[in-house]
Amino acid sequence: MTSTRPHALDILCFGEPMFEFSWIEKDNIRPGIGGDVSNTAVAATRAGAKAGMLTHLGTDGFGDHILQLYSDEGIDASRVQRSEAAPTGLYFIEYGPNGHQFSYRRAGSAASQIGPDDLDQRMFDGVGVLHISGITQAISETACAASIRAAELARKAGARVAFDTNLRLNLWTAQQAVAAMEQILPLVDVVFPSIEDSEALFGLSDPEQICKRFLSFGVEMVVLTLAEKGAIVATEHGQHMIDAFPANLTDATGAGDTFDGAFLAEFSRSKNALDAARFACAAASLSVETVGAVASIPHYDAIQSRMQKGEIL
Ligand SMILES: Nc1ncnc2c1ncn2[C@@H]1O[C@H](COP(=O)(O)OP(=O)(O)O)[C@@H](O)[C@H]1O
Ligand SMILES: O=C(O)C(=O)C[C@H](O)[C@H](O)COP(=O)(O)O
Repeated sequence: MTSTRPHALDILCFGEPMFEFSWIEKDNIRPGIGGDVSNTAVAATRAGAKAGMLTHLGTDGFGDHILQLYSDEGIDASRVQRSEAAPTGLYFIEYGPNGHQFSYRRAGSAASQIGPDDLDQRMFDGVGVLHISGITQAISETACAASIRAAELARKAGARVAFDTNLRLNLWTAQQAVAAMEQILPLVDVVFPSIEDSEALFGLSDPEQICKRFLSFGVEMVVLTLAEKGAIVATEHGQHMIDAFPANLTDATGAGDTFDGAFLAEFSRSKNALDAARFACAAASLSVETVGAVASIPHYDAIQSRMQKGEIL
């Protein structure tokens, strides 16, 4: 007998969405919505998967706009709670010669107050992949403990666990991040590090060494992103390079989040990691061509079109 699950999801993203203010130029600050795993939920949905968010938001207007985004995008928000006691997190993006810089107003936010007791086994019923990040761990000690609990409950429910290292040195130190990662990686199936994060975390810049280091934690698959060079998929059986698609670089905010969402969407469908990485490189190449995190996340048809043409549209 088969059972119908109430909220069957390909991908459940756990972390903090934030309301975004983007400094475009004087007198032009553009509102938006960001937060790494929230961007990943949008990317996975636009890439054709059924995705959901697990988080807490304040009862403020910022939280209303985030929920409106989830409703507009078709993202499952049945695991999003509103908190009377704490606000929704905010952040400000400025663009300079070295790319984008983030300033946060998120200490004490509703999402950062999530702890292990806020999670229960039923939240993971029918979930294919739980996606968490280093930012989910960094926002507070309780959220860090909740990340471990979420990974344990997800595995118990038969889900896979994905993790993006997303190191943010304005939230914690590299040493703190390594200590927290060492706890979660043994529960992780797919890890998404970047070259930049790997250098800061482990002092490693050689892709082969980085992949080996992450595999040594017992992770089944490493998907290392290499910015304009593409990505490497590594398992204990070997490493495969996937080239980036050429792109007109405008703003790389959210490229990694888009990559993760597109990868997980395609991997959920095809179960083929190399196809998923190629699809994700196509999606991420589109995302770097437009300013903003969410506005730049492409839909399935645009990703397919870039894959077929392999060129700038
Ligand atoms: N200039 C670029 N041209 C084409 N694709 C890019 C470019 N920059 C990033 N990408 C794509 O985005 C992915 C993630 O970028 P990366 O900078 O490695 O991650 P993060 O945003 O997490 O730092 C890369 O694997 C690549 O597919
Ligand atoms: O820093 C945080 O806490 C955020 O979540 C803000 C951003 O929305 C993502 O970080 C963008 O991530 P990238 O894909 O690495 O550009």
